[in-house]
Amino acid sequence: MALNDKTAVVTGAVMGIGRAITEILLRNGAKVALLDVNETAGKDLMEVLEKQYGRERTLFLNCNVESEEQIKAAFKKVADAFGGIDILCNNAGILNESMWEKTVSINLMGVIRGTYLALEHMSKLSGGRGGVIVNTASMAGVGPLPSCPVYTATKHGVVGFTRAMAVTRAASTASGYGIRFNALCPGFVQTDLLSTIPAKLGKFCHLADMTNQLVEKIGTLTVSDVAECFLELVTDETKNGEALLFFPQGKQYVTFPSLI
Ligand SMILES: NC(=O)c1ccc[n+]([C@@H]2O[C@H](COP(=O)([O-])OP(=O)(O)OC[C@H]3O[C@@H](n4cnc5c(N)ncnc54)[C@H](O)[C@@H]3O)[C@@H](O)[C@H]2O)c1
Ligand SMILES: CCCCC[C@H](O)/C=C/C=C\C=C\C=C\[C@@H](O)[C@@H](O)CCCC(=O)O
Repeated sequence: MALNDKTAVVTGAVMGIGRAITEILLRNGAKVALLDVNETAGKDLMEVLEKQYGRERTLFLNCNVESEEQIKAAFKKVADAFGGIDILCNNAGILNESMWEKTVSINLMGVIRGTYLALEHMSKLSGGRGGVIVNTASMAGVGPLPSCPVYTATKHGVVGFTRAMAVTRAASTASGYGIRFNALCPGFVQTDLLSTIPAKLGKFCHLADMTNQLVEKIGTLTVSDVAECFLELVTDETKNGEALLFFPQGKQYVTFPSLI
């Protein structure tokens, strides 16, 4: 998929991984709608992006992925402004084992909500152009992180949901959305989410040292590393139903057991 003049929506777009994904999309010619709850950072980033890429290719919308109403309104504004949606990155996420319901609401329910609402704009069955949806999961979506079981559950859920949607797309022409679905599974990445971890482990804070040792052992990625892997899942049209696992030592497409 060439990105020139394609329209992308990125949630959690103004910091960390989402910002890097936003910038690689813009560098490759796409128009990008940035959805985030952090309005201050969003407006500051928009000043930078508008200078670099022009006002006609960027749009910031204050949007909480926990709200069906806000996502629905945001997607309509994007479609009205840019003429449709071709790419969605459900990236917004938090880690907070003390606020585990909120973690589920954002990390898993937000991905499901965004995906279902995007189908209304992207699916060829409803007049859309098709496209690709990439969901930001985590290495913790493949291997459990003992210090954050709920976060781990949300990311396993994102991987499972993404693969199921991909099979649905492939399995029945009735759901011929014309959309590919892939999961991004990075290891530890140098962002605010990672740097605030010890305070976010809740009842598992006694496992902070073990987690830090794991970070030391596996190492950390930059947000640019993640954005490059995201781009691969978007542009390689053979990729559907994939979970791309990557860490400083390399990357691999996860092979899941075939149950039939
Ligand atoms: N940092 C890591 O080590 C790592 C590794 C693998 C996966 N991830 C995942 O990558 C994604 C981005 O994480 P990050 O490390 O860049 O974090 P970050 O905290 O740097 O950025 C997260 C962004 O999401 C936004 N956000 C939070 N809640 C939101 C909501 N309800 N609605 C809309 N926007 C919201 C924040 O304002 C922020 O801009 C998350 O899904 C995270 O689970 C992170
Ligand atoms: C507490 C840090 C949270 C960061 C969340 C973010 O999503 C990053 C996750 C990155 C890596 C997750 C790794 C999970 C590994 C598990 O499979 C673990 O059980 C592997 C143990 C490996 C070992 O001890 O040798």
